[in-house]
Amino acid sequence: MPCSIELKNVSQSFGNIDSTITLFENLDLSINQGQSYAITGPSGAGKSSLLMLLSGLEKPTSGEGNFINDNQLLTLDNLRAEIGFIFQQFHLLPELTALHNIALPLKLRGDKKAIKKAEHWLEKVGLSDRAHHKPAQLSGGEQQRVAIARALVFSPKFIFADEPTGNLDQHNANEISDILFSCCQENNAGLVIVTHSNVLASKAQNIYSLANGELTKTSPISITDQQSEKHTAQHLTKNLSTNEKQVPSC
Ligand SMILES: Nc1ncnc2c1ncn2[C@@H]1O[C@H](COP(=O)(O)OP(=O)(O)OP(=O)(O)O)[C@@H](O)[C@H]1O
Repeated sequence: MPCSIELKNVSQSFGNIDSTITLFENLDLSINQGQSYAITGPSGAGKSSLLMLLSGLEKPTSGEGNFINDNQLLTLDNLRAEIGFIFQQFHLLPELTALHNIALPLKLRGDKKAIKKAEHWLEKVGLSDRAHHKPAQLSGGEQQRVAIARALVFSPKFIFADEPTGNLDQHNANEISDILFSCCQENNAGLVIVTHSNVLASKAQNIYSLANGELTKTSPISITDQQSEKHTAQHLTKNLSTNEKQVPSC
């Protein structure tokens, strides 16, 4: 049975006696396993902070966060073993090869088939021929493929991605987002993406905007916006090399 995460009446503030920033107050949000979500909004609105609350890695100033699994209401601390993260900066371990970066979450769980499963995931993200390369020997797009495989290799129920294509040119961004969405769908993982990209956000089944402390569900971004964003990105990246591999079907 699919599980879910819910935030109820949640507020988040940072600061001390002298100054306090309140990002949002009394916010409600539910995330279901198997569905995809995008959170957009201006810089500093609190998107990454909201992702931290959803994942249970940070606690709200007030309000409630629940993980509902098999009709049981649990605290978000119980999510730890069920989540994978993907970051803009990839955050791979530099001294490990692509294969060993992917195998690491399984090894930490004591899985004896860690390497076999990691090889399978390298193939899924189209990088079998880069198994023994270290992150510094991989392109940005290739590093993000490794990060996606590492996040999904232990079949987590939810994936949280903070600007997963923010460091990539438009060509690679499209490939990586296609891999990310198809891998999450195939693994029935809930996917929550924080992004400034309307093109990326429009691929999610549920799109939210966080601005001025308000979280609003929005309709898919209009084609006109996407075309103008694509045009700008193409203009900015037309001289960049695009010699990445074809998108594998996950
Ligand atoms: N642990 C923290 N302590 C103090 N302030 C924090 C902390 N985490 C975030 N903030 C502040 O909260 C605000 C929102 O940060 P956050 O990273 O969540 O925004 P964002 O919408 O993801 O921004 P961007 O799109 O630029 O990444 C910022 O002003 C940030 O400095």
